[in-house]
Amino acid sequence: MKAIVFDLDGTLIDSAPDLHAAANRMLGDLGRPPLTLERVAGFVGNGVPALVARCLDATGGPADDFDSALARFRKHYARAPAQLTRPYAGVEPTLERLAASGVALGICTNKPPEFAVTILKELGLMRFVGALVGEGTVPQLKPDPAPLLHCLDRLGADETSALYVGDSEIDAETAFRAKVPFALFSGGYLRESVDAFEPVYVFDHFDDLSDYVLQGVGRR
Ligand SMILES: O=C(O)COP(=O)(O)O
Ligand SMILES: [Mg+2]
Repeated sequence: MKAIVFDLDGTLIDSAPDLHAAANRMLGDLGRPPLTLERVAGFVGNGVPALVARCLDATGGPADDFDSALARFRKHYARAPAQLTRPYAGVEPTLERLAASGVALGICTNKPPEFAVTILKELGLMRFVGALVGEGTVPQLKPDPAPLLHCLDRLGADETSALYVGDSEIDAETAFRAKVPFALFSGGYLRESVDAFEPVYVFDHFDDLSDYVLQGVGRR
């Protein structure tokens, strides 16, 4: 395998606590009630505008001025994107092991790249990343296959020599449409079954992923 591309939120990092904090600050600014962490975690994956729209829908309906609500969220999140956010167990040694084996590593997320890069640097993970595609890198967001295909292109790989690793039905659909094999991390923010997209591998700890990729353990 030449390249592995990872989703970010809910896959490499448990970012919901900082997203939750920023969401509740935005809701507070608008005089709305706060939401629970679980609720906000369930809104992650389709990008920041979708997250903000879902938070508004859950607290009384659309805002009079959506753009200003979105700007408030972005401002609050930019102040503390990695305060409570942590990599999932085993992520760093797994990336280390895969990189040392010569596998090119990339990130394909619906998160804005500036947030993604800040967080990855703060958590010491940016050194593994050969290409990062986020909101605005290409015009489309996942589940359109274009961001993933662009990321593979930048890593010098294609759909025949890569794996996409994600936590949600959005990632599974993205991989399916790009014709890239998909591995599901089941410890993230999954909302719906991904069985229809036929993941080639399902894992709940990152140590298992490197065994699968490098030694074929668990390969069907
Ligand atoms: O919804 C987001 O902002 C990003 O989520 P993702 O990293 O899982 O693509
Ligand atoms: Mg995700």
